[in-house]
Amino acid sequence: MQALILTGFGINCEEEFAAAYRLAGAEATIVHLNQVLHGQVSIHDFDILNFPGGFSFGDDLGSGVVLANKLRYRQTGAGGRTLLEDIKEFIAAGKFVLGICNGFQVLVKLGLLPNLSGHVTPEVTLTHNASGRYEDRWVTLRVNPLAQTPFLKGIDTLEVPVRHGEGRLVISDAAIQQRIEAAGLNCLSYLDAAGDGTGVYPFNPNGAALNCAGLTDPTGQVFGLMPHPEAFLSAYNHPDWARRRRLNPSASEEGEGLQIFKNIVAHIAHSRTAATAAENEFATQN
Ligand SMILES: NC(=O)CC[C@H](N)C(=O)O
Repeated sequence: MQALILTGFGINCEEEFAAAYRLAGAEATIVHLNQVLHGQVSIHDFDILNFPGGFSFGDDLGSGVVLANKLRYRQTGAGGRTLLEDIKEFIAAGKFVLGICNGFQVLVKLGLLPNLSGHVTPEVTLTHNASGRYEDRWVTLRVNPLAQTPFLKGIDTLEVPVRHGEGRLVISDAAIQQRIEAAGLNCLSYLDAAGDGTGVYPFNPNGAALNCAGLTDPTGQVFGLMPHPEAFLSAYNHPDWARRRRLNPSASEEGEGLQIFKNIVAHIAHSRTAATAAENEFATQN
C-alpha cells in the first residue's frame, strides 16, 4: 500500500501525514510537488494521493488557489498534459485522494470537491473564518450517516484540532447545497457541547455552511476536511488526555484521527484481496 504525500511551496504537515499512514500500515513517500510536475514521479505508482495542510504559496490569492491552478494549468511535460488530467485518471482507476486543511482548500478550489457535475469545476468555496481571525482550537465532529466514503467507515464522532484562517465553507447556489445534502457529501459536521450540529462559535470555528467540516465527492474516493486528523495519532496528543484516561483507563492509546487512515488502508487491502480471489476463481474455472 503506497501513499504519496505532496510537499513544497509552504506545505507544512507532510511529516504528520506520513506518520499517520505508517502507523496505519502503509508505506508513505513524501515528494516535492515539482518532482511530480516535472514528470520524475508518477502518481499512478501510488494508491492514495495526499494534499497536506500548510500555507502553500503563502495563501496568496486565497488559500489553495495557486496550487489548484498549478494542477489545472501547469504542463507536466511534452504534449501539454496537466497533473489534473493524471488525477482524473487516478480517480477513474478507483484510487483515493485525501486533502487536509490547505489540501482540502486545494481540492475545493480545483473543483475535485464536491464535483457534483463530474467536470471538476469549482461549485462551492472556502473563505475567511466568520470570526475574522485564524482559529487554533479543538473541535468535535460527527460523521453524516449518509456519507459513503470508506475513509469514515464506522466512525460516529471524533475530536480533532483545527488551525486555519480560511475554513468557512460557502455554498452560494441553493440547488448545489440541496444536492450536497441529499447525497450526504457534507460528510462531517461541527458539534456543540450537547452533541448537536452547530453554527455557533467557537464550536463551529469558522461559520461554515451546513456546519460542514469536510466534503466527499459522489464516489467517496475524494475526501477533504478542514480539521487535522493526522495531528491526533496518539491519545497523548489530546490537550485533555490525562482526564480522559482517568475517566476511561482502558481506552486505546491511539488518537481518534488515526482511524481515518486505518480505514482507507484496510479498505484498499480488502479490495485487493477480493480482486485476487476473483482472479483465482476465474483461473480455476477456465
Ligand atoms: N493548517 C492549514 O493548512 C492552514 C490552511 C490555510 N493556510 C489557512 O490558514 O486557512
